[in-house]
Amino acid sequence: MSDYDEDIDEDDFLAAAQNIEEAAKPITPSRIPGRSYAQLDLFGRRTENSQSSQRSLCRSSSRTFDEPPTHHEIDCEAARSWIYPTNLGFRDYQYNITQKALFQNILVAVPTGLGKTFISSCVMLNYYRWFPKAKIIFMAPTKPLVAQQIEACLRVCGIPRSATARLTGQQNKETRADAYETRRVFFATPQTIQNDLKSRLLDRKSVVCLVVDEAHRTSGAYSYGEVVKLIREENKSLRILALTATPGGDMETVQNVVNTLCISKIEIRTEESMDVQRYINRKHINTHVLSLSKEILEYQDLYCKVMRPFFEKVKPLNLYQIYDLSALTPFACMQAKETYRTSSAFNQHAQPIRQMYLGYLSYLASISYALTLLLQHGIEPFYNYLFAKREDILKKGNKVGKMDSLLLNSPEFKQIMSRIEETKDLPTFQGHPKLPRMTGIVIDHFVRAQDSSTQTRAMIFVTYRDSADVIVKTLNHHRPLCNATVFIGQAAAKKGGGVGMSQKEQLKTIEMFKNGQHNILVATSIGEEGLDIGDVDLIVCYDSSSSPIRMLQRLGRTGRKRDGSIAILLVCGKEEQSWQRASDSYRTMQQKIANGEGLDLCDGDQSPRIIPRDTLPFCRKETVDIPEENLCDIGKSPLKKRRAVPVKKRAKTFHMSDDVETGFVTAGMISQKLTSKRLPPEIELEPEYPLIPESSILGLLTTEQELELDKIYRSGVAENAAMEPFCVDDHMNHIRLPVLTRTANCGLLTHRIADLIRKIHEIDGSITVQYQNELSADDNNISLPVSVINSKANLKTKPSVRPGMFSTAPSEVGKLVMGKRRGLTEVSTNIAKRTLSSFKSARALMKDSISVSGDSDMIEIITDTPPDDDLIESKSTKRKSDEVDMSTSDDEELPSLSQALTSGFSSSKHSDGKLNSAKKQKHVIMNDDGDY
Ligand SMILES: Nc1ncnc2c1ncn2[C@@H]1O[C@H](COP(=O)(O)OP(=O)(O)OP(=O)(O)O)[C@@H](O)[C@H]1O
Repeated sequence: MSDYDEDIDEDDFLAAAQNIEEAAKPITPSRIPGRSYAQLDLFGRRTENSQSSQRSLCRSSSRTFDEPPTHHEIDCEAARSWIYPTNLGFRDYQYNITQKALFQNILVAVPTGLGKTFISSCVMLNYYRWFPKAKIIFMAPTKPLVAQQIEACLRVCGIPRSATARLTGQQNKETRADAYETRRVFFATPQTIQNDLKSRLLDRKSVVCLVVDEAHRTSGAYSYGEVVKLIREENKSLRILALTATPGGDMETVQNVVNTLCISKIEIRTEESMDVQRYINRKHINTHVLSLSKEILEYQDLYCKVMRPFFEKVKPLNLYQIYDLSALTPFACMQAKETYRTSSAFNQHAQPIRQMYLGYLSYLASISYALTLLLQHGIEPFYNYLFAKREDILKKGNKVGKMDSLLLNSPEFKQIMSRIEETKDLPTFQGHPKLPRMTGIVIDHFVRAQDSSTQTRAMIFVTYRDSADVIVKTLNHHRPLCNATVFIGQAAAKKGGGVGMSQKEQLKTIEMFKNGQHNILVATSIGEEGLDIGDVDLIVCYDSSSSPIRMLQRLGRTGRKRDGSIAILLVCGKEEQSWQRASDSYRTMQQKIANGEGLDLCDGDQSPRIIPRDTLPFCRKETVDIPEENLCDIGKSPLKKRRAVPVKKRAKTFHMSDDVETGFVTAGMISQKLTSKRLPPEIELEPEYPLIPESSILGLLTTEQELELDKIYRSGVAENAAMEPFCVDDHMNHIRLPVLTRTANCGLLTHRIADLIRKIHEIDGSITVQYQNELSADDNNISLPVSVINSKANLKTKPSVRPGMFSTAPSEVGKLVMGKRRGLTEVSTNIAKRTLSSFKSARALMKDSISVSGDSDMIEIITDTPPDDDLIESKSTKRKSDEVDMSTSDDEELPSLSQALTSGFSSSKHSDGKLNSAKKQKHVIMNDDGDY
């Protein structure tokens, strides 16, 4: 019985909202996007296993981060959606992880072979669409892996090959510079990218997305961390997607990965996670614990005698790390050296004594390596190493040092060398019991495959190149059943084992292995990570590593398309314990990470959303067209080789981070800024409301329902909803009440009117007679200025006053002498006539209702006469029609339903607008100047 986990975060909600198709389908546990699963027992309680087997960790504080807009150009049309290619087939966990990886920096920790490359392709495809000018970089730790991943990505997503480039350090700078100018998606090792960022061949600000494959490598000074640091120095709009099957061997390492790659969320799945179980192929692991042969034990004893004189020299130091000579390792010797350096004895010893002890400890470390080879890999690698050492010493001639001569002159050393030289070519010679066991396992595998006519491959992992050669030689004795080849790194071997393979040789070897020309690949660590070869059905771990990461990566090379077998060869004792430690450590680590124990994830400013918050791309699950060019072989769209030309001195460019302000700044502005910096204003962050996508996206409403919702939203009335009748009486009673409407500050015109009213009161008959003669017949039917009329109308003193023009007879108007205060002795006849006639009318109209207080700057207007019923009616009619008009005009201004929805229902201005205008009508009297 299963149920869903309750802790759904915002991203999960958004993701769920985006998935229209999914919402329409019947709900089954396997297809709820964004949710995690919980195993319930028969009583409905969560089982312990389910809580920890799959968790999506989200403890970043990105929600409160006030993110500045990105400097990358966004294609808004493309950003309305994100594409999920269904070419390979739909998988829930890939979908869930991808949609989260689009908006924050995620560390994806998913077991090997579950399609992390697909997740990265998907993220790259959408960033490629959304940001048409920005660059995307995919980094993998080895060149063969880079070559593999570019092909895998191009065959999954529709990014055209011509827009991508595989970059290597071997290409000259001009070729790479050309690629950075003409292409947008780059696949490379981190070292190449680091160099180009440092030399500014690659513009740091142009990168928008960075994929870090095999992210567990991010430690110390490894280039992954350096690349992120270099880009983030100048560019904070960077999406990072980190992928690994094994995030780290301990919590400290995982925390380091999180910090370095600015991870704000970890998506982890273990083999037990419910949503990945059905895609995991079974791996049958067989451990073969072997005892050492009598011959090897004899050589071990002899060699301990060789090492004894060196050990006796450092014995007085009492270093426990090198106590047991038969199990001495180089690592133990180096540890012993460190212990001595930090001991009190070191400080007490004179410089020559110190040098002597340190010298002997180093020499022991060097010769003890041969013992490790003997015990774990056999007599032949042991001999090869000692032979190379002897040759080196002999080359020195007379300058052979004390320790070198001690080794060469050791009788046991001489005995070992001569004995091996006598026996190693005999047909009965057996270098190590692992060799015949490994041969048996491999032959058995191919014979069975032959019987069932299955095409199959095998990979053998070994730590040392010396052993790789021996294994290949041994297996190739069984041609044509076994056709083995080595696969090693490029670096020249330090300790024997010949030179490394060139990149070309590596790629050729992988190609030959894929197409069946070789059916066995004997690989060192270079083959451990990421190689995706479907037909590998057998893995043999010839030796074990105490690193759980390396072991898990090795095992992950099988079981990718079908079930696989794994054989682990261990020598009883030390090696056996080391394997046990590795597997225990892996299990507890995965458990701890899944539980989120003690991990601090990065904040929102380190993991920005980049795409604006109000952009909510919805998912388009579709089969993407893969361009023809993508399906051609590697190297069909190579970079054009550019001749190395002396680099011209470029125009000076300034490389600045996003938050740098440019332009001229005055000293005053700087000091202002400093003060404001000293006292940072308390910014009240707006609470972030969940953004609600278009209702259609939710997929909850039909088209009709959506239209009705829109109508209700605009009109406030539902078609079939019961409506309360509008109560007119209450409203009328309310407006009949005599109230002090407003004390208003007066404008200039009002002052003039007040002045004139006062003067009109002072006019008597003699003044009229005095100016009678000055009037002419043309002055008949003069108009009053509208403003005067409007002022009366606005004062609402008498209902009979209506806005418009009216005239008066010139006979009533005389010459008017204006107040001396303004410095005027006479005004023109026209103005005098207009003013006089208007104020005669005005006086008649207003004398009952307006009291003018002399020189005061304020005029108190009191409506002390309740309006008569006619007025009420006309007012209410006007008001109603106003409301209707208003709603009609407001209608146009209303945001659409989707706009309102996406702006978080923030605009309550519709109802407020009505309220405000009603208030204005009722209480506010506007004077002629427009003042309130
Ligand atoms: N949705 C899918 N449907 C079918 N096959 C898929 C799907 N996704 C990935 N695959 C296949 O699974 C195989 C493994 O994928 P991939 O190499 O990406 O795994 P990985 O998780 O990166 O492994 P590793 O950790 O080893 O690097 C590939 O062959 C790929 O084609």
